[in-house]
Amino acid sequence: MTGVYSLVATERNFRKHIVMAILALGLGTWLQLSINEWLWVTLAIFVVVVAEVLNTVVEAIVDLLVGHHYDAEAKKAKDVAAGGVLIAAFFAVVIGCLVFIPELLQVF
Ligand SMILES: Nc1ncnc2c1ncn2[C@@H]1O[C@H](COP(=O)(O)OP(=O)(O)OP(=O)(O)O)[C@@H](O)[C@H]1O
Repeated sequence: MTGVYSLVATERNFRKHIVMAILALGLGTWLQLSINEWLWVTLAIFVVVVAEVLNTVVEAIVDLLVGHHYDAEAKKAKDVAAGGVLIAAFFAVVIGCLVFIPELLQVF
């Protein structure tokens, strides 16, 4: 639980993703998504959360190892971890569009 608190307290991007997840859950509830649609939406949320967790772990370990010294391998590790979050976020956007756009078109 301390780790989750640390993520929320220190990672601004993680907080942004949590807000997006809460909005998606609220919209999904309002649109009364099917169980299949909920599976995809919750998968997308968890993929982003896991990517954020891994990114934070990599940042912490790299900082522990090299501190504030410039290091090409440290840069690579942090950039790849951040790239993982970007890929996960892209996956979530694709799922969000595929699930929510058809549902919203039926409402409006
Ligand atoms: N020790 C280092 N050596 C070389 N480049 C580094 C080092 N530390 C960070 N960087 C580069 O600076 C960028 C930003 O690093 P930083 O540790 O501030 O993470 P961040 O991406 O700002 O994470 P967050 O905003 O989630 O805290 C990294 O993506 C990396 O390219």
